[in-house]
Amino acid sequence: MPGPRRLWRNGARVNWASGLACRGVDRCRAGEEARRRRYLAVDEKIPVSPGDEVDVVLHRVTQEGKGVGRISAAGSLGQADRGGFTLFVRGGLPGERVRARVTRVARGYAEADMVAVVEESADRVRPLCPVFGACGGCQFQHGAYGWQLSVKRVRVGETLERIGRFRTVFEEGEDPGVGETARGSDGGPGGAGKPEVVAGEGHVPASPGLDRPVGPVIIHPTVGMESPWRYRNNIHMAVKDRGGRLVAGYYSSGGRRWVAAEDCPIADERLVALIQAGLRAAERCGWQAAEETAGSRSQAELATGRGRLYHVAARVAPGTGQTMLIAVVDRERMNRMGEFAAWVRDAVPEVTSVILNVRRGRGDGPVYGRRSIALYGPSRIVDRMGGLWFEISPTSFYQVNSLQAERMYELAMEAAGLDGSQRVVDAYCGVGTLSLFLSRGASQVTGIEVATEAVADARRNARMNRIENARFQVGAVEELLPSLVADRRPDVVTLDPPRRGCGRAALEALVHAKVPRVVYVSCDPATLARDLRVLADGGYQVREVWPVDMFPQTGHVESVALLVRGDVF
Ligand SMILES: C[S@@+](CC[C@H](N)C(=O)[O-])C[C@H]1O[C@@H](n2cnc3c(N)ncnc32)[C@H](O)[C@@H]1O
Repeated sequence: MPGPRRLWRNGARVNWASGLACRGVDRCRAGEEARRRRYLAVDEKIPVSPGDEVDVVLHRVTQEGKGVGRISAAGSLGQADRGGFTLFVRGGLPGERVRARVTRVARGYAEADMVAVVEESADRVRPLCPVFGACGGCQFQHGAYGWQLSVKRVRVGETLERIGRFRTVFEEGEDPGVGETARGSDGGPGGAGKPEVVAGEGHVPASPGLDRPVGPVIIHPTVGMESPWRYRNNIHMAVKDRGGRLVAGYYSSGGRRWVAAEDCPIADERLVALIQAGLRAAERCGWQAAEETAGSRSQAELATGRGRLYHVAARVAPGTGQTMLIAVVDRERMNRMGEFAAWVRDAVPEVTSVILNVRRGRGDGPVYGRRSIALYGPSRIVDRMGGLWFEISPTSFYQVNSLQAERMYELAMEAAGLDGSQRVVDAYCGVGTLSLFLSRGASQVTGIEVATEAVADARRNARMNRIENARFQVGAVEELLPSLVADRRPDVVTLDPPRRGCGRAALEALVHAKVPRVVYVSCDPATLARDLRVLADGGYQVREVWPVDMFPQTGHVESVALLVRGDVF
């Protein structure tokens, strides 16, 4: 994005908004401040400035875990949802009255840090993690688990209403148009009977020109976990050098700050032990933290060939107990790399494989490089889920919460209504996990996936499970699906796209072919709402949505949606 325009005239900087030359830094700052004030004051009178302390009652929470309240003038409380200036308070919960210090003022809203909770919500709990709030991984550890489930259900319903213009109901037979307050009281164990609406789907605009709401769509209770901790089967942490020791950590939300973390209470304990073993082994090998030395290494250092470590990552296959440690490094030949694997095994004898993953820049992802070398053990570990075997390579996509993934796949299978006779297309199939679940109830499954390596994994997984009625095609869904459904219409199509949702061509292909049943698995309620509305306008009835809590303690929510056509028999 281009930055603000700065012009110079006669040696003085020009305030581009007013067109006046500012002589001297102070005058220029004053000009900028005036411009900022004018800009901010277009819609609202700004009642606060950075540094102000205000009391505010919170009535919503964002996906990022910020409580949302309204203030009408500095220090005074605004009426919830009735005008006023919006204040986002980090760590605040709906229903709480808090004292907050304003940190930033922007157009139409301000952000604030919590100073004190004046009146505490019954849903507030003590976070388990010592770096909660600083680390960007979790957003909801300060809310009871029942409350988290309730918030996620409400978020899915509200987003379908706001972006897709659907009419939603929370139970079968419930009156359409049930109010916000009733929704807030839904929430299972922690529900406190107040509005708890989650804002923050701004990346997807409301569907244009849709005055006619469609529905009702049933929003089921969020499918939660019995024990919502230690569920992650894979973590990766960035490595830094701290006083001669290698330390692993996560980044804050937005990635601006790195936060050291010795434990991660949402990760399987085996992963935490492996990460620590990897760090100690790397220290003994003389490896350096990549970010500490980037761009500043002498020729002598380069000649030592000791190598640099970017990340340590670990994976576990909960169904078999197999584990993998991955060291993400800057070269294929690291100093003492055979000993690295041996030292990891000394510390964690049950480790199944130790992998070197090499980052070189070109073609690399944000964490992993393209090349992986097994230093010890096999290059893939094997998991067992839902009675099926799956191979997991160091970098392949595999749902991070195995227990919930299995429940979600079972839900999708049920929604697909399979009786052994149907032909199914599984679009965005990844390594074929859902495809192989579906194959047990279908006559044939065709998976479509754009990543060549994932399709190779999917084919291998099918062979390993002796599944012969699943085949896989490499390519973009928007390109392959139209001809696939036009040539011979399948009975069911499942969609499991990335966050950005489905390509328009894929949705239009379903509409044109009148595929009788569609099951949409989504990790983003906003793009789900947008895509469901396209399908609803094309003749589909969006019947039910099941939110699934794949990521407890965070603001994320997955959903499974069932769509059917009334005009196809
Ligand atoms: C959310 S993952 C779903 C994976 C799989 N269903 C599972 O549960 O393991 C989305 C998958 O879609 C793939 N993908 C992204 N864009 C695609 C496109 N345009 N066409 C086909 N596949 C795509 C990604 O590579 C990724 O494997």
